[in-house]
Amino acid sequence: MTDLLNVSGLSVFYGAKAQAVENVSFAVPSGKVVALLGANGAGKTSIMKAIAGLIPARGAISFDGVDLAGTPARERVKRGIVYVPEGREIVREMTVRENLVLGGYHLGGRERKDRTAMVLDLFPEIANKADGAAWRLSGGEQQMLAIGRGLMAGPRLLLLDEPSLGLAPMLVRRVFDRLRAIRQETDLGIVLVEQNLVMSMRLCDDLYFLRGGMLVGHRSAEELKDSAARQEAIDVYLGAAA
Ligand SMILES: Nc1ncnc2c1ncn2[C@@H]1O[C@H](COP(=O)(O)OP(=O)(O)OP(=O)(O)O)[C@@H](O)[C@H]1O
Repeated sequence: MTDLLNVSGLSVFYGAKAQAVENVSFAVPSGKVVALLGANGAGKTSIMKAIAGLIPARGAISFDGVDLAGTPARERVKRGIVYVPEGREIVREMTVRENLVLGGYHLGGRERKDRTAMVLDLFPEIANKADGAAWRLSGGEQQMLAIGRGLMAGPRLLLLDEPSLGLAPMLVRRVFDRLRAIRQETDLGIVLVEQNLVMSMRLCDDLYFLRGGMLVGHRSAEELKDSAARQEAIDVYLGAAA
């Protein structure tokens, strides 16, 4: 079966000398969740942006068996590749509902309405604040709004950049619970960037470890259920970052 996403020999440079990602390869089968884990500066965000078409990269990225070389970011969104950036980037002055509508800007009126209802159904925490300003939401609720806005585009592949960033552990659990519900209800593929191994394991099928722009290891979530294997992965691949 063709993977939903296939990344092969990906390299990212910022300028001639600064290489952020070196020869990274991994795949996301349809309906699976893959985590990219690593410390600050390991190259995780650069990989996500390259997949989304937001920065230039070398190597091959194919989506549904089709090479994405030369495909602009906007076209990638239309095909179903949706990036939810680190730091949420919601429009604070707009209402929750208006923020959602932004994510479905390319949809017809009826579909936009249906999708908005679907997202609000999925995130009851923000549903009863739908007509209030987004800045009034808590950090966790803002993260739900950012993910909800991504879902408005009707993604087939969701690129989620550190959804746990800056959130208290209880809020992280709530966000991840919702993500688990989404994955149970759809065949959406997800690439999740995280620093938190234990939280990632609750959602992911496969975990890839990055250091200094390179992939240094891979484990399935199944393998990491064993606590000794989990500790070994933390010691060998993540160190203090876990
Ligand atoms: N716009 C940029 N210009 C120059 N260098 C950059 C730029 N963005 C990232 N880098 C560098 O590329 C490397 C990888 O950064 P990247 O943001 O991809 O890492 P990350 O694993 O996502 O880190 P974090 O967890 O801190 O977000 C780092 O050395 C970083 O300093």
